[in-house]
Amino acid sequence: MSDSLSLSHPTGILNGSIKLPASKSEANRALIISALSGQESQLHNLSEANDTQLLQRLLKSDAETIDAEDAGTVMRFLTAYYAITGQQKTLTGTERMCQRPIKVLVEALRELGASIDYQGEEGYPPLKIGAFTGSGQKHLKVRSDISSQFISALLMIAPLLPEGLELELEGKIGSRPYIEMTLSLMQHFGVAANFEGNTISVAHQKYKSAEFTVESDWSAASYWYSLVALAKEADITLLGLKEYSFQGDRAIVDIMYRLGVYTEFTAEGVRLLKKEHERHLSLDFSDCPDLAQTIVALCTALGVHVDMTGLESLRIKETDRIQALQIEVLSMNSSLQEITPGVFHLEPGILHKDNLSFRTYQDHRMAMAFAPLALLGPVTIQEPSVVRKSYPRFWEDLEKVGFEIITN
Ligand SMILES: O=C(O)C1=C[C@@H](OP(=O)(O)O)[C@@H](O)[C@H](O)C1
Ligand SMILES: C=C(OP(=O)(O)O)C(=O)O
Repeated sequence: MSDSLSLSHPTGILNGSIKLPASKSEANRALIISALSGQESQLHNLSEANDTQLLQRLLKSDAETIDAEDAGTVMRFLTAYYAITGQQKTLTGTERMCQRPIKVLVEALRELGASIDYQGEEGYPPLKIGAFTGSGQKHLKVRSDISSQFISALLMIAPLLPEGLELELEGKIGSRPYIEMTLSLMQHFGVAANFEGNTISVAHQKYKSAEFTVESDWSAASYWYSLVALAKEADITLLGLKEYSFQGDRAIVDIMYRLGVYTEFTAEGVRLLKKEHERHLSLDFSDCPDLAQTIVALCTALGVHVDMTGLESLRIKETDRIQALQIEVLSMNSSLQEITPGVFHLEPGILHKDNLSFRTYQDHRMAMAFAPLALLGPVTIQEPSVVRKSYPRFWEDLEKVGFEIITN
């Protein structure tokens, strides 16, 4: 795709039904568990997201060097998977991936008996993974305030350890619903675990083969909520979303109720309708960090003041998302400032709606979070192909509801 894309909507009125991509988080857990089970499982509706397509390919690859590209779950889950299965692999990724920390996971795996060496900077990919000589250690203390993906990676391999695993989580538990999603998926494939206080215990057990259908992605749904909030009129149905979901980003339903979108759950998914929005919000993103960009972009456009906490992990994702957001909202005369440690305030300014242009920082969520502003006036999105990581058909889906797209 081209280097930028111009987006506009002639009427601002949105009607239609959208089949969202499947959740890459659910799909990637199902793929790893299925590979660890050593049996065939029928997995349906695997995500078309690059992160999932990539993991499917890599699990079949017998190459010595494995490129996890920019996919955090792929890098972290495969580190644990290759370690426990004793596969000699060099695991690398994009330049950015090699700046995203992995030390907590590597140290935990080493304590369990994995042999892992850093090929570059200590604490970061690329990694060289060697033979597994079980240490027999059962109890591990692991920091849980950097990335929940380390915990999920350890949990999925836990039933294969001869003694099982007892993980004592230290510090704040960030992205907790993703840990719970991992445990739910493990349970679906026949493995029981116990999460009490800050300790998760998994006995030595065998995964069973099972059928699993991946749900639509609630994180992807968040951009459609923004579109509805900014439309003049809207009646949008999103297919395949479940009211009771494994995904923590279902929290978008309650957040968007306050930002002007009413959700009606139907047999086929959700129907989104417009309502009044509030003027000042306080939100904690500890459980749903991937929603932060959606909310910042939308509130800047709506002129809603927001106090935000729980944003710590945003600095180590596809880009430094705090910095990227600060630059982009400043280009709209708004500001996002850390007012006291850990508390950010979004102060919306007067928005000039002509020729808005947004950079995307190799981050799919920057592109999708700011695209809905095209309902206010023409918008240019730089490097639009970034959406392939989680939602490759995003631009085509916008065309289905009347957006006009010119690729430059
Ligand atoms: O386990 C997962 O599928 C994910 C966990 C979260 O990461 P952190 O645990 O690093 O916050 C989330 O941001 C990411 O998009 C997907
Ligand atoms: C942070 C994300 O993904 P990952 O950490 O898996 O690269 C994301 O999709 O927003």
